Amino acid sequence: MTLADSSITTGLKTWQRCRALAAYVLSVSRKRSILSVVFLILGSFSEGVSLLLLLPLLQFISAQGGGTVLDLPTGLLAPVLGASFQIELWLILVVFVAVVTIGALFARFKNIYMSALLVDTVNRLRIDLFASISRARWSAVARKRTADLDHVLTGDIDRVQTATASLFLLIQNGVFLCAYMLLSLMISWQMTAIAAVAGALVFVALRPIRKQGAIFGDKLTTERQRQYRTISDFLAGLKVTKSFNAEPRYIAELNGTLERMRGDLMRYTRINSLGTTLFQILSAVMVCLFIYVAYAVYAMPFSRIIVLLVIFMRLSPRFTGTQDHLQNAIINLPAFETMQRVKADCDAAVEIPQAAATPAPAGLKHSLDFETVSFAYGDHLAVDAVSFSLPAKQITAIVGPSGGGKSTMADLVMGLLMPDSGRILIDGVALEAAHGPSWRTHIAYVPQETYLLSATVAENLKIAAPHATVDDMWQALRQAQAAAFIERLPQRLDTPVGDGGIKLSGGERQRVALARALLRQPALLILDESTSALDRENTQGILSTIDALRGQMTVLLITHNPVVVECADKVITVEGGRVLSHGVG
Ligand SMILES: Nc1ncnc2c1ncn2[C@@H]1O[C@H](COP(=O)(O)OP(=O)(O)OP(=O)(O)O)[C@@H](O)[C@H]1O
Repeated sequence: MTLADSSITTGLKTWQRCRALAAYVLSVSRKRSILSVVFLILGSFSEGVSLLLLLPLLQFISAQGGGTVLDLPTGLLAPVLGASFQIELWLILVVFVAVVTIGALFARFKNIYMSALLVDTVNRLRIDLFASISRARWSAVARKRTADLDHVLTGDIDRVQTATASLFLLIQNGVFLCAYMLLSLMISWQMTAIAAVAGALVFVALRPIRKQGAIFGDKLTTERQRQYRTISDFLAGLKVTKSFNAEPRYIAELNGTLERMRGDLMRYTRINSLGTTLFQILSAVMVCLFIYVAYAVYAMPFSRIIVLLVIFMRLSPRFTGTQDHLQNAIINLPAFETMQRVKADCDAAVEIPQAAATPAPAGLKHSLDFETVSFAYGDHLAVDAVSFSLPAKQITAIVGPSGGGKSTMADLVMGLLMPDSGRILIDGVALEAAHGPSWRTHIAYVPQETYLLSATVAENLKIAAPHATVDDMWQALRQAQAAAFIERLPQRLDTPVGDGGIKLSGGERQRVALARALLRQPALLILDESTSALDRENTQGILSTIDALRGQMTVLLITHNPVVVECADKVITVEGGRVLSHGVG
């Protein structure tokens, strides 16, 4: 499966999804997971014991009022405390407060550990995926829609957080159920067995509803992805959309997605709420039956019936909660599967990490040579058995009509794409995938579409050279003919450039991007149509800067502009992915 279709869910079973998420949580912090469960168990049992203490309390009160004395707890305690032991009210109350206090403390520790575990899990997921995307080969990531990656890193993570929290609550309910069942066993095994069988029947009866939850969860994944794509396309092209009055198309598209989601949600809610309604009615019937059987069949003492009822009344919301938490987990678990799949795809396409990469030749001293290099995007051959040479410290221009393969050749030079056949030699050494990251430390690239961060001028420059001084930045800005307009900005280097550099003109953005590349002092400078937004005067200024770079670094110009071509030492003309001619500039 490619990265492009990785968002499609593979339809793992719910329990497999639960297991995968549980394993991931454990891998985040085994110690915290174990401590959470230990405190959860201790807390649940403390709560149970505090309930059990109702028995001696009722026994005491009923004895005071001339009622029947229950023998179960005192019978249990007799071997430890002696037959003459008498329960007194103050003792019961003190023990009750002590048990409740201990239980509350356990619950507090459990809450702290579980919250930390939840936050750590979600943070780890996000950072792991982020790192995987950043390590993946450009050719693999470029095939993936940005909106989908954005969705996975934001919307899907929120759903995974909900699923994880629901799983925690499920475990919590499971432990409570076990603790309470144990307690009720101590009071009456027959009644406990009846309640357990009835509960199991109700749980099984609700299975079709849980199945609907899984279907709804998968639909939700697809529809939310559609919604993100529409919103992302709309925002990315807002200006163009407005200029064509195309807003209604996006509104209709978004509305369609939202209507489908609403329809799915309403269908699901109807089924789910039917389950809850049935459950409540069944619970009431069961309580009545329970009282009847306890009283009429087993002739159970009043105090025991009361304690059992209290236990089952407290169990009842836990039981409904179990169904709700399970539903919540089922609906949101597909997001975890989607995330894991995107991560797996990125990891499969991993580019060798910079530190571990084979060092590429240091810089470029003699020449960079293409030897019958071919590259295809799928079936489309974009570069066809091309051979040429970029002499070191000279200026080479690649020219040719649109779609001729120029930018693809630049990507091949940078090692962002690897040839399907042929070789690229740097000073005679073949460029390999493992060289990519270290080779790019010698390169600065200025793309066709200027990319500026929503940050200050200085922050934008420092992406290329984090340790650059203020003097270095001004020097690069002067070289790129950008110093004069930066001087006029209200906070000079510290002026924010707006979203994507919107506060600067197209030409100003290009010059900041060029300054950023020069700041890096690269061995190879690649300028892909980097003067297209400049007027004649600024183009001339930049050309004189490029001219001055001759002998200092290798420059590769990709251009249509005949004025730019004039400053090149060598001109390579390409068309249809082939080299038509090599000329001298
Ligand atoms: N990511 C891609 N996936 C599929 N085909 C692509 C991709 N990028 C480019 N192409 C195709 O490869 C061919 C070469 O594209 P390339 O961008 O290298 O041309 P170019 O000479 O730089 O064009 P321009 O001057 O218009 O920027 C074109 O036919 C283009 O449609």
